[in-house]
Formats: sequence, structure tokens, C-alpha cells
Amino acid sequence: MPVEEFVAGWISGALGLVLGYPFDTVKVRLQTQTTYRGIVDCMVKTYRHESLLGFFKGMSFPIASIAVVNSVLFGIYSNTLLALTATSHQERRAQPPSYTHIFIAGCTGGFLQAYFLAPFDLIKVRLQNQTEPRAKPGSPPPRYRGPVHCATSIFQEEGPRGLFRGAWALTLRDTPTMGIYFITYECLCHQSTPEGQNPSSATVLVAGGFAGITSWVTATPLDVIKSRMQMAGLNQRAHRGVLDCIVSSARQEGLGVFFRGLTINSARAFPVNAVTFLSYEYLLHLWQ
Ligand SMILES: C[N+](C)(C)CCCC[C@H](N)C(=O)O
Repeated sequence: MPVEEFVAGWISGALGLVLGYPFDTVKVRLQTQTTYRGIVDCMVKTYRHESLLGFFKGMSFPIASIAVVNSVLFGIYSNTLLALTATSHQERRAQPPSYTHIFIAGCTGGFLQAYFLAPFDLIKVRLQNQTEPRAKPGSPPPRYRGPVHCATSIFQEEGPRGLFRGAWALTLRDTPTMGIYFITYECLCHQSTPEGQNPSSATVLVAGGFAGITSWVTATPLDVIKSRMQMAGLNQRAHRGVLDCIVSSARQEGLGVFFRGLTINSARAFPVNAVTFLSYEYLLHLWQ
């Protein structure tokens, strides 16, 4: 089993993550809190209240976890394609796999990475939603002191299964949309690259950026549900399941609720995934 894809997936994921993190914090806050009027309002309030550091709350943990998650995604994707088409990463330029195979491999990668991502994503969302300013003498301390404290508190208060809160919604969000992610990327690369050649860096950047946008646009409705289920049990009422959360969110806030965070998700998706794919391709090229 080729391991380069796992390593390249890890490094490229970490680069993308840092770049997109401030957007991600604003997105999570807009999706789960009602105090902000929009993107700019959320940015201004976060900055005033918590300084630049507020945008990077809970990042150390995802940086560590992206090592696992993105390498599982890219490693499983590439190895599924290898199993389906008997071609390695290098051979795939000359013999491109069918879109059905790409989709199946993307969905498989998405499905399996969701399991690894779930606890990390839960901790990230809980920490991002702590709007208290950095420790000031006299002010009440935030509920979670950091990622490890957050993980142990969830474990103690909500049980081991509590760490997988929202995991189903996450799996439903990621399985099809990771198929869409890789299809968009391969399709755009294929269209703008002469037969048998490697795509140029510009092509990889644009194709990666659009892959991020299409997959996030389709993932946003379930992303909202996922974030809400992760916050449930803390300061919001617990939902009976994914369907219950969908129905009650729509009843209370209208259909628009499913598009919360769409603009910011797309704005974040382009640079993050352009950098992710460029560094992924570059590293594999270097090692071949
Ligand atoms: C499938 N889904 C849309 C959820 C994610 C696709 C892009 C994943 C990337 N690491 C990022 O953070 O943007």
C-alpha cells in the first residue's frame, strides 16, 4: 500500500487548515449563535472582544488531528482508486480513471475519515463557541480550558459516546460531498490539461479551489445540522437525532437556516483547498 499519499495528505491538510482557520471560527459562530448580524459584524465583535487570537481558538488540536484526518482521506482515496483501477498515482495521468471510480473512491475516503474527524471536530466546535475574552482577572473562566480539558470534560459529563456527538451528521455530510470534491478536482484538471501531461500549478490551484467550493456548497445544510448537534446538550436543547434537528431547525428558523455560513464557507474553501491540492501534488511529484 503506497504511503506517500498519506504523508502528502497530512502536510497539505495542515497548510490549508491554518490558512482557513479564521474563516472557520466565524462560520461556526454564525451557525450556532444568534448574536451576530452577519460576517462583518461577527469579525468586528470577535476582534474587539477577543483580539486576533479569538479567530484561532481551538486550532492546536485540529493541527494535530489533520495529520490523521487528511492523511486518511487522501490515503484511502488513492488506495481505493488503486484497488478499483490498478493504476498508481503517477500512472493515472496517462490512464485517467472513470468519474464513477473517482466518485466511489472519494465517498469511501469521506466515509472513513468522518470517523476519525468526529471527536476532533466536536472539540473544535465547542472551543470555537466560547466567546469569553482571554483570561482577565475577575472575569468568569470559560467552561473549557483547552482541548485536553474539553475532551476530558465531555468524556466525564457526557460519557465516551459524547465524544461522537454529531458523528452521524458528519458522516452524512462528508460521504457524498467528498465524492463531489474529488470529481470536481479531477474534472477541472482533466479539462485544462493536454492529454497525458501533468496539470500546471495554476490549474491545480484553480481546480482545488473550485473543488473546495462545490463540496462545501453541497455540504453546508448538513454542516449546520452537524454543528448544532455537537453543541446540543451544552447550551442548546438536545435533539433526538439528525432528522429531529433538521425539522426543528427549519420550523423555528425557516429554510434559510440550512444556508447559514454558506458565504463564509465558500470564501474559506477556495484558498484552503487550492493550497491543499497544490502541496499534495507537489509533494507526490517530489517523491516519485
Ligand atoms: C466534504 N467537505 C465539504 C465537508 C469538506 C471538503 C474539503 C476539506 C478540506 N480539508 C477543507 O477543510 O476545506
